[in-house]
Amino acid sequence: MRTPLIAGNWKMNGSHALVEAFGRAFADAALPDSLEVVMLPPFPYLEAARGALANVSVRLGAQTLNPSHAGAHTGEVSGGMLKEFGVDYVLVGHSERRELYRETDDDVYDRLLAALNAGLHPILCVGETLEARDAGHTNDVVLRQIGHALAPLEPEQRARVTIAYEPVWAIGTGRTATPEQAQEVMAAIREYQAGFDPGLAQAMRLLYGGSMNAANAAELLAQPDIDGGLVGGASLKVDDFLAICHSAR
Ligand SMILES: O=C(CO)COP(=O)(O)O
Repeated sequence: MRTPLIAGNWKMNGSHALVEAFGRAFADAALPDSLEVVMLPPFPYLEAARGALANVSVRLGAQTLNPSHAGAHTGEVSGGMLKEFGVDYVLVGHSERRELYRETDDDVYDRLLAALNAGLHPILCVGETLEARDAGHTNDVVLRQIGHALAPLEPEQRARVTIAYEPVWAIGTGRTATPEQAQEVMAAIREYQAGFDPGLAQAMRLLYGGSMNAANAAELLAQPDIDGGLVGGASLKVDDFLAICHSAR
């Protein structure tokens, strides 16, 4: 069976105090072994997070990486640096990167490959805009994004990718996809994967993201094809994030 995964994407938020608060809370929380938890703070807090999480089974993630190995890329961070630091997971293709920083499907693929080559576990984010949903193009958009990123990969590489379905209209809006809406897209993603590799389709973890919170997590996570959550706003609140983690048992 697939191990549930709850990932907290802090985006450009947080502080040392918040890292410390999470460190204390996780130490007391007795998270079940059957659950994987990942914390993705901004780069400057990774060091503090590594210390605060040293004795708990929470893994570290980063929010982006540069596709190049090294070189003259002022302000950027490579996958190899993240790996050397002790990061396990990295987001690629988040809709905010696609929209605000103009990352195209090709850029997303380059980052995905760089993450895999560095030995990281990429979380590939996909999702449709409200316009696309209203026009009935949700699955087309999502499956195109996934196909563009995954089709060129070797099976062994594909097996290390987690997919996060994050409808753009649900991110930071308080408007969550209903469990049925999310499940419908997740099932389509798994079916699409099964067309390439049925075994991998069953093993691949699919996360939901978009206004997941302590109140709606259990119902979303109860859907058969939702294996976890990529949590934004609620991952900045210790009690809420822990409640979401406990919903994933
Ligand atoms: O973008 C998200 C996680 O990557 C979701 O953000 P919110 O949970 O704040 O809607």
